[in-house]
Amino acid sequence: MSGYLPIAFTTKMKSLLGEEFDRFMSSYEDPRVYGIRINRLKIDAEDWKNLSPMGDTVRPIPWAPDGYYYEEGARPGKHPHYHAGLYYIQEPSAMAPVELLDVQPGHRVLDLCAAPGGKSTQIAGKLQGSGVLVSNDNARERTKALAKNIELAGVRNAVVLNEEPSALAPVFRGWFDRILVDAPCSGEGMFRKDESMIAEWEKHSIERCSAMQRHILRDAAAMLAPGGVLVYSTCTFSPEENEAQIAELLAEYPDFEVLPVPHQYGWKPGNPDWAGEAGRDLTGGQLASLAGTVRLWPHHIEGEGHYAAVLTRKGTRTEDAEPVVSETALLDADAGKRKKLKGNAGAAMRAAEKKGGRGTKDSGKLHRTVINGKHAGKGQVEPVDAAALWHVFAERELSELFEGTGNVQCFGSRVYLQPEGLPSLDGLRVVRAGWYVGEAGKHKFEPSQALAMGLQQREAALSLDFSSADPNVIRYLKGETLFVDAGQMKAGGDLPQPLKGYVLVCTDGYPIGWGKYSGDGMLKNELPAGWRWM
Ligand SMILES: C[S@@+](CC[C@H](N)C(=O)[O-])C[C@H]1O[C@@H](n2cnc3c(N)ncnc32)[C@H](O)[C@@H]1O
Repeated sequence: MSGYLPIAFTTKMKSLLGEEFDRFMSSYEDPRVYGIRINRLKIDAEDWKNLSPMGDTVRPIPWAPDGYYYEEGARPGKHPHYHAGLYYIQEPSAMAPVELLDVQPGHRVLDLCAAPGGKSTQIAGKLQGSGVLVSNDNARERTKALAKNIELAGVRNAVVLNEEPSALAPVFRGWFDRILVDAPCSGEGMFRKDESMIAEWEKHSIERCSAMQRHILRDAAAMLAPGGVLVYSTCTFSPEENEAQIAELLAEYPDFEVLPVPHQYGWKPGNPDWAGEAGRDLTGGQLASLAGTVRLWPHHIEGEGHYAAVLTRKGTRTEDAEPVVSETALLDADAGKRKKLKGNAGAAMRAAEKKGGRGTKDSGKLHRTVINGKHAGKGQVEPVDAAALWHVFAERELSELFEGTGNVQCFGSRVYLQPEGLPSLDGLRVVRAGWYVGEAGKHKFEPSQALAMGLQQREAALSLDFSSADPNVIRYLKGETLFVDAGQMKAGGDLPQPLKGYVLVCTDGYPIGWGKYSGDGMLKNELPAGWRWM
């Protein structure tokens, strides 16, 4: 395929790579490699290997503990485990930046250019449900795939935004412990994987991408807490989009410095000679530090290629950015204050509490967001009703083992559990305000697919589990009604009587969606159209 590469590209690569150029070019004739990353929110990599028919055929990706190369033709997207969110299909070198980000449970993490969500789901796996993930992308259409991938992975502690970084910077100034800028780029590392990128390269000039990256990086820098870590990455080779971007940032922000990346797995150092004009404004030490950034070249590793720089902002976090509570009314979740809830909502919640149920089990605060504008349409139930109906649903259909964390946030009839401690998101374009658990109708609550995917089987009051080899799984994933024997039903506690209501449908013990059992053997399929097997 090297014959199809633009001459301007090969000429430039020759001048950059010198004697390595021939090896670089021959990598375009090598077979493509394919990667999957096991979703540790759901399953441990070893357990997945034991469970999966692919388990014996995969090879570890050296830099990603949950990453594996799989063989061409394995078609992991066509297996029920994919629909259970047990793994994400991801290009192997694209797994490197999050490994470098050093995410720990409890961190506040921003993935600024996140769609379609490969790295966001990787970050979520590292957070293990503790802390906050803010996933943002400025392309509205792309945030749909981002939200879906986050939901498929069963992430409970993410919000998804659709904003320009400049709109986020004033809200989250100095707030994040970790920031990933996986920047839009000219995509030179994608030419082998996706030949359409070659035409794109000719349209998206390197200058235009560099200008975008410069702006995005400045806003990202403003949002990093002192002592925090920012990883900048691209899947392109051009120095203007890599070393030169970091050189400019260092020149402009003396409180940022490069944290050197160890050169292992065939990773090569960044090149200080490629710092461009900004290199002249750097001290000798700063310039040399660019060698601590890293290049994944396709002729040195099994992967398409990437660049990554790990930066820290000097200092330690002294004070937390206080959440701005403006249009958000906070209601303490103690029983006395909840009695103030009016009408059906209060009655429903008090009823739930009387039964010793979930209403009383909520931790933290119940946030009642004052909703206006496009979210709260005419004729929709009051937000507070939606919250109460969620509590009633959780009481009936989830088991005692369910531990919903976060604040209940209602946008019209839609209910979210939002990670705690976030600043107000008022005025931002919010795609998901947290874990979307469902939607309230006039008298009942419809659980979401995102709720199903974020649960464990034992957290549902009623569930069904089919082996992934059972034809019922594909039937279910195709949207068909199933006929089931009541004896197959499993309960998170005592089997509810009568045996009816929402059933969490699972394969090999991992949820794939909801069904509704009416007691006569028929399981109505609740899988949304956009989630079905194609
Ligand atoms: C390389 S892709 C991100 C891939 C993603 N991190 C993943 O692992 O799945 C770059 C993304 O940046 C987004 N983008 C472009 N300009 C942006 C901007 N100004 N602010 C935020 N995102 C932007 C694009 O829509 C695109 O989805």
